[in-house]
Amino acid sequence: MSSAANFTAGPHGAERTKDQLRVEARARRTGRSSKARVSAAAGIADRAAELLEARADGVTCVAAYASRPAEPGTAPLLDLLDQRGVRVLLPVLGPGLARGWAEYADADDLAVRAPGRPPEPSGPASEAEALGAAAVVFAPALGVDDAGIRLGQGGGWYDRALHHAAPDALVVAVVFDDEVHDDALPREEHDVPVHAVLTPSSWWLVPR
Ligand SMILES: Nc1nc2c(c(=O)[nH]1)N(C=O)[C@@H](CNc1ccc(C(=O)N[C@@H](CCC(=O)O)C(=O)O)cc1)CN2
Ligand SMILES: Nc1ncnc2c1ncn2[C@@H]1O[C@H](COP(=O)(O)OP(=O)(O)OP(=O)(O)O)[C@@H](O)[C@H]1O
Repeated sequence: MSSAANFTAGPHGAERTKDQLRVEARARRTGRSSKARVSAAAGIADRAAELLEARADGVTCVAAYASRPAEPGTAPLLDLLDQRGVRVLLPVLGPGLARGWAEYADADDLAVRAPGRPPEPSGPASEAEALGAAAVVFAPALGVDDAGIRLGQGGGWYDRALHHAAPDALVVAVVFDDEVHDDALPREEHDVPVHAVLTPSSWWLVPR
């Protein structure tokens, strides 16, 4: 039975199920070797380049994330975008985890600015609305299903942030290959489905 088939218990039931899935995903991530992480990061950049080439309009601004060690690595992707002159917005957490964005400058500029937070650029942060400039939004996820439902870290940060994406932006969940779920993930009212999925070996549009 799929994990969503018995999802009738309302938000509390859904939270529990999502939490179990997060625990499993984090355990798989922790067990991945550094060699596998490096290779996955290279695949992410290569697949992203394919995705960007498939966009009819030239992409001049994207949003991405500065990966933590166990996440699908974005260092080669950020490098590639930078080399192509693409403006890259990265999440910056303001007070109370407020959603802001700052421009990627280079790898050396990224640093963990506060314990427990992802690396961030040093430059000035814009407000949540700045996301509207991005034609493609590469969103971190712990899992994604066939319908584009994304399992995030559980803070609701991206679900809230994505309300400010441009209506025609392509929102892409970035996951490892073993995080694509055949069974439906638990879905809640606030979950914003993604339009595409990117893994180290492949990328595809979610059928609508
Ligand atoms: N690389 C990356 N960046 C990302 C995300 C992500 O999943 N990956 N996010 C996806 O949503 C957002 C950040 N989400 C966060 C949500 C909560 C806390 C948080 O509660 N931090 C605590 C310390 C926690 C600890 O010590 O373990 C704090 O700041 O007090 C941090 C980041 C935006 N940037
Ligand atoms: N648009 C929203 N407005 C208010 N609360 C929200 C919104 N989106 C999510 N939340 C709250 O955030 C919490 C976490 O949501 P959820 O479990 O879907 O996070 P997630 O998608 O895994 O995390 P993230 O979006 O940070 O990657 C939930 O308790 C939910 O109530």
